[in-house]
Amino acid sequence: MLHAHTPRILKDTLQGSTLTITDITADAAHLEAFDHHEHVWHGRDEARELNAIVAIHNTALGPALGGTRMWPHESFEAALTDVLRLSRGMTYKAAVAGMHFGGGKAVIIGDAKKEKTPALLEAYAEMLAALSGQYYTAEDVGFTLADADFLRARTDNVTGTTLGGSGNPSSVTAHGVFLGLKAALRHRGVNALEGVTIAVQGLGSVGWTLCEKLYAEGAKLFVTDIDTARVEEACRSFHATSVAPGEILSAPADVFAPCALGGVLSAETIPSLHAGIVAGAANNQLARHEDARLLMERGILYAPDYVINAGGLLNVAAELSPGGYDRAATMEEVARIPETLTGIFQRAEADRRPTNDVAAEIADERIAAARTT
Ligand SMILES: NC(=O)c1ccc[n+]([C@@H]2O[C@H](COP(=O)([O-])OP(=O)(O)OC[C@H]3O[C@@H](n4cnc5c(N)ncnc54)[C@H](O)[C@@H]3O)[C@@H](O)[C@H]2O)c1
Repeated sequence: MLHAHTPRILKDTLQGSTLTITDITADAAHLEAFDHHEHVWHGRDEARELNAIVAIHNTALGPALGGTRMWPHESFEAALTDVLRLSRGMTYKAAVAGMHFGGGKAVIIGDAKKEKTPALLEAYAEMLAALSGQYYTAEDVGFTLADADFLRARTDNVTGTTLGGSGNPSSVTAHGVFLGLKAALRHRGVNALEGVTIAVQGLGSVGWTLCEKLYAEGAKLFVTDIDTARVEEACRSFHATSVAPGEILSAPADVFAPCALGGVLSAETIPSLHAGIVAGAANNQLARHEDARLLMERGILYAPDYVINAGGLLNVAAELSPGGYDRAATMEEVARIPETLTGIFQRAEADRRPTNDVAAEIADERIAAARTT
């Protein structure tokens, strides 16, 4: 039951506004996804139709950084679970990538195509400004470069903008996933993409660019999306084979690249997975952390999502560095994703443990070290 506790409202920062920001940390604590979040804030503005949650998981390594997702969650609790899982993932992503940022994430509940208005974004900019210093945001599903620029013109706590120079991080994320996917293949003794079959789920900003790169190096693609026009275009552009959304896991591919939403790998779906490697961009690919063991037991190599998809985070974080955004330096950091993944694959194999256990251990070690210094 949410709102069972007396809420703490940030009144002082919101004079003259219709926005209310409530501390719902204690209310969220009963959820399995909570995992010691430092703060969870609920922003509500009925006049401007904003219903947003900002989750700040851990700031031991630095201020929380993570994108804003706009999605029509079926309930407030579903949105809360989503943002908590995403926020925790950002802590781990930043830590494994060796960054001086913590984990946070935001969701705006609503249909980005129909309900995202300038008034809603104004209210959200006020919310970010009120949380100043705790949380920096950027793009995510349903939240575009234009939205980030809109916010950046009103508050400093936004990155991944044209104004700061790094722009939309999706192409950098896709590049990191591409390099990581090839590292997973190399780990399995496959040194070229020519003739390798890859099932790509989701042909959005990241999935599409990933397809371009894979196709350019000779991979054969199976593609799916709930947007059929996108699928048709991919079939034309990449000579890809179209697969129904519900059948992408069982497509006869060597690699499964999830690039849509999270939770696609679960105890129910893993038995039907055909591929021997999972390497894709989506956040929270596993329904539960423990599901990675099911992949391991089936001999499937899993590239932990927050390790392989760290390119976008590295790119937006660079905008906040003291010297400003430096693309060449960022791409050098992204080029280290394969090395990080290979280290995780080797340690997991040597210890007979799931790859995501090893990745989490690396993150936990870095966070613990930061706490003691
Ligand atoms: N954009 C980035 O830089 C970045 C960085 C890290 C992680 N990610 C993650 O990667 C994933 C993709 O991000 P994006 O920026 O490309 O998002 P996007 O919104 O541009 O694309 C997502 C695509 O998935 C499709 N989709 C949704 N549900 C589907 C389903 N059930 N089956 C098939 N397709 C479906 C959508 O129609 C859309 O085309 C997300 O999980 C995101 O959190 C993105």
